[in-house]
Amino acid sequence: MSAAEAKDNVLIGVIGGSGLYHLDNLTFMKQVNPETPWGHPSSPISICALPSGTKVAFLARHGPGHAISPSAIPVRANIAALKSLGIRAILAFSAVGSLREEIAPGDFVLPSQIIDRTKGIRPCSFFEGTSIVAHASFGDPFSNKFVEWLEKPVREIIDAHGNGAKLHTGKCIICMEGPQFSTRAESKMYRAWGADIINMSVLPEAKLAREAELGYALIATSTDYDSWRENETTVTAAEVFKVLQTNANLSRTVAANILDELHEAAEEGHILTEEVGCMKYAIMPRSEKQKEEDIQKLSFVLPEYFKAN
Ligand SMILES: CSC[C@H]1O[C@H](OP(=O)(O)O)[C@H](O)[C@@H]1O
Ligand SMILES: Nc1ncnc2[nH]cnc12
Repeated sequence: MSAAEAKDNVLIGVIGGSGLYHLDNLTFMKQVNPETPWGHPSSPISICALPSGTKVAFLARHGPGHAISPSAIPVRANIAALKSLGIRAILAFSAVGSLREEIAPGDFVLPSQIIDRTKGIRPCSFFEGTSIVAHASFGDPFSNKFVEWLEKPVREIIDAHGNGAKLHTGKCIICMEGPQFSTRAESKMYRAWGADIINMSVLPEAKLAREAELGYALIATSTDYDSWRENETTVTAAEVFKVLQTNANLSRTVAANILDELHEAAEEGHILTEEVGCMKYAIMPRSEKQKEEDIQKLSFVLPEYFKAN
């Protein structure tokens, strides 16, 4: 593949969360809005070029104008649409509440574990409703090598541009069902469970990225102390909004400085060794009970294993 052809590859998809509706330092090239078997993504996906010419895809999780609540995000369509563009890894950003004193509003976190409080409520598998059964491994819900790779460049940017913001690693994020924030009792219970930060959107995003064999890492940006602190007010949207813009600006600086190198690392493949091929033995052996229409549907997201006729 020539260098020019390589630059045509869009290998990294960025998902922007609350406050992060575009990236900086990019030349807009085009918008695409693929129709997937699970519908259209939250927003048209922007394909943009970095100053080097490397292309990235950007998707606003809550749609244009932040019109989609966390419980209603068409996550299967988002992940399937990104995969259909040839993306290999997703770098997701999310505004989170802090469940620990040492994670202050304005700090950034690279979590390594997740607790699911959305289970059974949101569609969380491409296989749901089909005649095909699969059990993806999810013990390590983020791509370990990708997260490890991120730590150095993200820390350097935050140290240089973060006005005292810190980067925390190896933390556990709990994903709750909104749209209301947690009660004080819930917030304290999540701390007792070992959760360090909280949001409403890392799931089913991380589960579906895994099923699609895509690398997935989250840069969590802390906006508030949720509702666990005695004698302090509980989290309000107004409090979140106060910090959102500063965090979004720093997120854009991080993205602008790491995306070229991240593209290269994805191209070399060494940060994605765990994901590629992970579904091969997760799908239950084929039987005549598997319906052609389901094979067709799954071929959109896993063409490696399902061949549409
Ligand atoms: C605006 S506060 C709650 C909202 O913020 C986070 O969104 P995102 O993860 O997309 O940045 C959180 O998950 C909730 O959806
Ligand atoms: N306290 C909180 N709970 C859930 N999601 C959040 N996003 C930002 N702050 C949050």
